[in-house]
Amino acid sequence: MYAGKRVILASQSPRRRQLLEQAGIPFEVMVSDAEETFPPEMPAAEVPVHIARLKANAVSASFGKEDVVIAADTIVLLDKKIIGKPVDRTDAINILSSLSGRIHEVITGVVIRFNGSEDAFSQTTEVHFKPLSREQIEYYVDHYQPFDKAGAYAIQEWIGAVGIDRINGCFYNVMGLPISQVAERLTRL
Ligand SMILES: Cc1cn([C@H]2C[C@H](O)[C@@H](COP(=O)(O)OP(=O)(O)OP(=O)(O)O)O2)c(=O)[nH]c1=O
Repeated sequence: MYAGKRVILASQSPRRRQLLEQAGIPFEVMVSDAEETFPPEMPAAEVPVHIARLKANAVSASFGKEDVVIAADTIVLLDKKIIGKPVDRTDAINILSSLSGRIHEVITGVVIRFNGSEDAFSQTTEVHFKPLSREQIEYYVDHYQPFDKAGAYAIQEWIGAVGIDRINGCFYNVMGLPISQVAERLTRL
């Protein structure tokens, strides 16, 4: 269905690879070394697309206009504050303690480049965390090492099964790629 165009995923995220595979989209990977920075005055909702664009920029020079480049970035937003990846165990425990019993947003920004033009969009999913005990939080951090995950958790792991009441929005968006939107936009190219 997607045959004919060369698709490049500018991401080292195993989750993003898994989701493109699940959607049956053939692709190659080129990891981008973009520095994930943004202007301090930028509204949080615009940050994921901004960073996804930096990731796309970092690989675009290696490919032709007729190739499709996909880049994405995921952030967790609590009380309008961006929560990134934890720097260490203590940080991960503190982040999960702050998410416990609360609702937060996960925003994934996506940039798709093809034929000299760009399709950029973001999706938001609301995630409802149950109150977690200190023991549960430490168990999760020590067994799952969520240091490469925005917000120090992965919804597709143990914590998602026992600690998340419900979500409002796309599950895969929380995992790092709103895959049905991506697939739809690819078919439109
Ligand atoms: C919130 C959440 C994040 N994540 C992951 C998705 C992303 O891989 C990561 C967010 O970090 P990103 O900076 O978006 O992506 P990355 O560094 O893993 O990969 P790259 O920059 O090369 O594209 O957190 C989950 O797997 N499950 C979740 O529930």
